[in-house]
Amino acid sequence: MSDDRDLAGDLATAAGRLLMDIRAESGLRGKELGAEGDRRSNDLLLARLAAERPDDSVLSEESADDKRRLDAQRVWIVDPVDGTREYGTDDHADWAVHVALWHADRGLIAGAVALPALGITYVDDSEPVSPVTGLAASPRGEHPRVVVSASRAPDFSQAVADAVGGEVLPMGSAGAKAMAVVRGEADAYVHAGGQYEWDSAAPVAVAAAKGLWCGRIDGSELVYNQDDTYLPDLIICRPELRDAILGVTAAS
Ligand SMILES: Nc1ncnc2c1ncn2[C@@H]1O[C@H](COP(=O)(O)O)[C@@H](OP(=O)(O)O)[C@H]1O
Ligand SMILES: [Mg+2]
Repeated sequence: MSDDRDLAGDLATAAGRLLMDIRAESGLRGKELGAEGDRRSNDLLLARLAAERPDDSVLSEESADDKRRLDAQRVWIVDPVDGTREYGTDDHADWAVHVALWHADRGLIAGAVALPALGITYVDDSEPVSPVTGLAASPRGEHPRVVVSASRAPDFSQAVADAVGGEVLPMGSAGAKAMAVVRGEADAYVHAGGQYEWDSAAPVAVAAAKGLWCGRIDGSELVYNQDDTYLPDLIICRPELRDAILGVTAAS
């Protein structure tokens, strides 16, 4: 039986390849492509989890919520396509597949984020990330970059950037933004106003393992496998930026 982290990585990569094939071959675009990709990626993830981890529960954006997960010891939290809007749009690489594993006593214990259009899958180990061509136009300069949603940026985005002496960079997908911080292309990801557990679980598992600070905008911990899966805000940042960012977000 493979290690949970290896399985998370394999599943995210396999779903990502499927999504690339669907995007290349289906002729679909926009919402139709998003819906097809969501459905088929979800089917792949559920089938493989059922085969390889039959005793575990699953929480997926694209499946009915089976509340037996609330009594489970182990819950896979998956987002078959994160950044669905960008997946449906040509020339966008800022979309992802998220696979995380939550444990009742230990919280997030494994996670993988695939960025299929870049051909990379990040997993929650402490190995340094090699510099590869990423999502932002140029590497980090002297000014920290704060990545935010391209469609629903928080009101405090510019205030956060000002607090760290940096600039705002819009990008799609929670996973893609979090991995931009992991790669060092950006320095912080801030979000508020709405999101669900599957949007952040795998990105946070990976980012935390790479030494980044992850938490809510009031400074509290991100808590997963709750009855209500709405988890509307988060910060993922280099640890030295945490206090300056919280100084803005906690007051908002
Ligand atoms: N205000 C909001 N309410 C609910 N979900 C939100 C949201 N803002 C962002 N999200 C979700 O968070 C993910 C990343 O968003 P963004 O690309 O805007 O940063 C997307 O997931 P999905 O693509 O899986 O739906 C998006 O739907
Ligand atoms: Mg999502």
